[in-house]
Amino acid sequence: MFIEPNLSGGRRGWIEVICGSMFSGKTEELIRRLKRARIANLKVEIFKPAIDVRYDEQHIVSHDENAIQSTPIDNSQTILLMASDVDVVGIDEAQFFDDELPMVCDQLARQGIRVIIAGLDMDYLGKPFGQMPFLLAKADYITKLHAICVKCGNIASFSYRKVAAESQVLLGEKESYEPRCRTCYDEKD
Ligand SMILES: Nc1ncnc2c1ncn2[C@@H]1O[C@H](COP(=O)(O)OP(=O)(O)O)[C@@H](O)[C@H]1O
Ligand SMILES: Cc1cn([C@H]2C[C@H](O)[C@@H](COP(=O)(O)O)O2)c(=O)[nH]c1=O
Ligand SMILES: [Zn+2]
Repeated sequence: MFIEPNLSGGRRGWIEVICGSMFSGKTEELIRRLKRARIANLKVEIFKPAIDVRYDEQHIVSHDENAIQSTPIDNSQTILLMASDVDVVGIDEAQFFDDELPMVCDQLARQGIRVIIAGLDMDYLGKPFGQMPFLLAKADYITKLHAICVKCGNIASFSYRKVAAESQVLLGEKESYEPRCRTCYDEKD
């Protein structure tokens, strides 16, 4: 379990990244950390990419329907404009953001803001997804979560795509994806 290094004492910025496959609990962990920050009376702003409207336009929602209010944005630079006076910034589905996101997160941390990012480390092909490798390189703290392989019950690191679509971005849930361990992912059936 991640324990905050410094919840309320002074303004010291850093970057946390929560990564893993689909269904590994990234959104639940992000919501947990953000709710604890609010309990500590910190000012929190939460962002998600505007394209991700799977469950709700204004909320981040986990697969178990845990939810927290968020602002959908098209461009990562918007975060700099909207978060200048906050203590904590949360960002979900970071893999969908533009190339400026690592620089934006760096700048926020330099301003003394705690930045908590959740995103898929790998796409359905097992390739690094979007800006996630760069965010992982810049992170002060990394949490890699795992789902349960739906085929064998082992720990899953891969998001297996069940439908015939080749574009990297394909929004979806259980109808389109399932978490798998390396062995079951490689079986491809
Ligand atoms: N195969 C699975 N392995 C683990 N959790 C699963 C699985 N299928 C459904 N879940 C549910 O998904 C929840 C995690 O959802 P969420 O935080 O939205 O994950 P993520 O953001 O990583 O996709 C778990 O608490 C669990 O209830
Ligand atoms: C593997 C993979 C996933 N996606 C999409 C599918 C979902 O809409 C999100 C991931 O959501 P989660 O909170 O991590 O469950 O990303 C995609 O577009 N391309 C992929 O390769
Ligand atoms: Zn397996």
